[in-house]
Amino acid sequence: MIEIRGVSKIFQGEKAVDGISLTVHKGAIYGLLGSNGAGKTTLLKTLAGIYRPEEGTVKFEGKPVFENPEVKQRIIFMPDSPYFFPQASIKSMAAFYRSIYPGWNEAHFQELGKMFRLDTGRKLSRFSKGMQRQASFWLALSCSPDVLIMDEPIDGLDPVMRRQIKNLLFQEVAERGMTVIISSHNLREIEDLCDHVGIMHGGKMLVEKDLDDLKADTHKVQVAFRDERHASVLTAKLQILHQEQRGSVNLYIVKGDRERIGQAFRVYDPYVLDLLPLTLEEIFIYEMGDAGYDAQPILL
Ligand SMILES: Nc1ncnc2c1ncn2[C@@H]1O[C@H](COP(=O)(O)OP(=O)(O)OP(=O)(O)O)[C@@H](O)[C@H]1O
Repeated sequence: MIEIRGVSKIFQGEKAVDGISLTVHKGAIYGLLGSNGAGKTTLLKTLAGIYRPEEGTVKFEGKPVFENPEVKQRIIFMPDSPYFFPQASIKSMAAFYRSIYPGWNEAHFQELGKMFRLDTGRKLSRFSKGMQRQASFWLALSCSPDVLIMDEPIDGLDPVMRRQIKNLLFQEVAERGMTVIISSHNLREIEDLCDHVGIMHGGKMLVEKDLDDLKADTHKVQVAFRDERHASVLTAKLQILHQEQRGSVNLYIVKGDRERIGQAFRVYDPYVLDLLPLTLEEIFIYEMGDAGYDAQPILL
C-alpha cells in the first residue's frame, strides 16, 4: 500500500503539488489525469522517491520512499521519455537492471523477448520512439516490481502493442499483486485499464474515485414527458448533475441507484424513457461541474 499524506512539492516558491493525500492499495491500477502543468509528473516523481516533498510524507508499506534504497528497489518509475545510457543496448541495460533490482527475473526477461521481438544487441538510440518504449516495458517488467509508476507510457505504441502491454499489466496485477500508477491525458485510454482515477489541476487533486462505484452511481436519462410540469417535480426529488432539453426530449445526468431513478421517472408514465450508461469522460465532466470546475479545459 502506498500512502501519500499532505504532500507538497515546491519549485521556485510555486507549489507544483499542493497538499495531496491519497492511498493506493496493493494490486490497484490508479490513473492520474489532468491538464498540462497540473503536477502529475511531479507527483509521480515524488511517489517514486526521486523528489523529496517539502511538506508531507510518501510511504510504501509504512516505510518512507525518499532516500530508502530498500524500498526503491521494489519500485520502477518509467519517465515520459525513455532514458537509457548512451551507447546502451537492451542487453547492456538488462545487465544494469539485473545488478540493481533484486527482483530481476531472467526467465521472465527471456519469455517476454518472444513478445517484444527487439534486437537485444542493437543500440537503443537507433530504435524508434515506440521501440524504445517497448524496451522500457520489457526491462521494467523483467524486474518484477511491486510498484510500477508510469508517466504517459502508451504514447508512441502501435495499437497491437498497446493491447499486448495492457494484457501484460493485467497479468502482473492479477498474478503478483503488482500496483500500477499511470498518468495520461486520455480518459478513454485508461478507462479500460484503471480501477481508480484521480484528476489533478493546479497542483491539487480535484476528483478522486473508484471507477466501478462511479459508473454504478451516475446515469444518463432520456425522457419525453406527457406533461412538462412533471420535469420540475422530479428535479426536486433526484440528485441531478446536469439537465438539458433537446426538442421534446429531456436529458438528465443523475446520481444514485439505477433502479430508484428509473422508478422515479416511470411514475409519470413518460412517452420515452431510456437509462443509458455514461462514458468515463462524461462522468468526470459532470462530476467536476458539480464540484464547481469547468472540466472541458482540464480533460480535453
Ligand atoms: N524541475 C522543475 N523546476 C521548476 N519547475 C518545475 C519543474 N518540474 C515541474 N515544474 C513546474 O511544476 C508544475 C507542474 O509540472 P508537471 O511536469 O508536474 O506537470 P504535468 O501535470 O506532468 O504536466 P504535463 O501534462 O504537461 O506533462 C509546472 O508549473 C512546471 O512548470
